[in-house]
Formats: sequence, structure tokens, C-alpha cells
Amino acid sequence: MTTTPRKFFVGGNWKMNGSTKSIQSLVDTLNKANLPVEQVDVVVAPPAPYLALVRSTLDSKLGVSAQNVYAAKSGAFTGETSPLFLQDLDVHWTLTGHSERRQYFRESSEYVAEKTKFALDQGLSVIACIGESLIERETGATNTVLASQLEPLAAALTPADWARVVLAYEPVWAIGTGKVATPAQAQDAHKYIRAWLAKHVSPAVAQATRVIYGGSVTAGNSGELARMADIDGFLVGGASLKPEFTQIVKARL
Ligand SMILES: O=C[C@H](O)COP(=O)(O)O
Repeated sequence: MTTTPRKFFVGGNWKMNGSTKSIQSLVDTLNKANLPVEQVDVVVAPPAPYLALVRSTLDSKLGVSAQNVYAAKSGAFTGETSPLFLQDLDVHWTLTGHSERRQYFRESSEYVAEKTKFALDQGLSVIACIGESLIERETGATNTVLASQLEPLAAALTPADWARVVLAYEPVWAIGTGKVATPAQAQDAHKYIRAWLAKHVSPAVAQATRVIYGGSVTAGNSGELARMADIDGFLVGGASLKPEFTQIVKARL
């Protein structure tokens, strides 16, 4: 079987950070960085109030993502963001299931799957996040947790849907802690995720789906991680707010 190589993907999740001034400066840096978009998909996720500003000023070769989305088109859902708003703003990506949404806003894996499917049905592409906590890793439950997060997604999505999904493996213990997973730890988890997809969705989806790593990625550690066979890119938090993000984008080159 001939297989198409998966294009490297680097996302920058700005989380709840920034101001008009700092975001304009970040956009300016990205626009001037001459990023290798032929070899790497680059997508940044600003806070919702800045999506329009970023989309209208960022180089159109770079993607823009929401950090969260709701599973309805419109209506009495105060404070929520419709996928139709995103399409209207020319924003074609959203994150779903980030561990901060799961932890602080009690989003279950079933709800994450529902939101992911709804966003896909409205034409968005999705960076769907999964990952285990420290206690889950220490008790040997990592793969069980990953499977439990993948199951509702696989139940909700058609095989064709997966063409617009990037899976982000983000061990919670590595997020914002400076404690990055070792390349071997990350590779093991990514390999497990790919094997799970092969068994429960299809070998073709497993081969084609990009599985990216997130958790304390920096310019310093990204090169080694990027050489792992099943790591197809990164979801970067803290370092995506800094000039080093442009080096992380080039980690695989
Ligand atoms: O979405 C990004 C992740 O939560 C990683 O954040 P971090 O790079 O600050 O650890």
C-alpha cells in the first residue's frame, strides 16, 4: 500500500492572553516570518474577541482557529460562539476538547464529540484534544483514558469526517508546566492513538490523520519531538506568544 506523507501541522493556542496591541505585534511577526507554508500548516487560535482582527490582518496562507465553539447554529445561548459566526469571519478552524475546557468547564468526552461533529457538519476543520492527567499516567491508565476520549469521537464521526480532524495529544501534566513529555513518551502515546484509529475507525484514517503533540513545547525541544515517526506537529501554548514560535514551525525542516 502506498501512503501519502502527512503534512506537518503547528498550531498556536494563545489561550486567554493578549491585547489589541500585543496581538497586532504577534500578527506582524508572523506575517514577516516567511513561514514555510508549503511544508507546514500553521494555524493560530486567538481569544474569540480578536478573531476578526487576526483573520483580517494575518497572512491568508496562515490559518485561524477558534479556541471553542458551540453545538448550535443560533439562538438563546448567551456567551456562546456559533460555528456560523466563525465561517462568516472566514475562520475555518476550531479547537475542541482542550483539557482546560474539560477541567474548568466540565466538558465531557461525549459533549466534546457532539461539538466536534457539529463543527464539522458546518464545514469547519477541528483540532480535537485528548490527553491524560498526571494521576492517570502514574497509575498506568494513559491508554485507557485515551481510548475513552476517542470512543465518543469515533462514534460521532463518519470516516470522511476525519479528513478535517487533527488530533492533539496533550498530556495534562505537561501543559504549561515546563515538564515536556519525552520524545519516547509522546511517540508511545501517538502510536497507541494511531493503532486505536486503525482498529476502531479504519487503517486509512489512521494513516492519514495528523496526531500532534502539545505540552511545554519550545524551540529547544521541538526538533527532537518532530523526528518521532507518529508526531505530525504541535499544539503550542505559551511559546506561541513568543518569537520562538516561528522556530517551532520549522522543527521538522
Ligand atoms: O494548547 C496548548 C497546550 O495546552 C500546551 O500549552 P503549553 O505549550 O503552554 O504547555
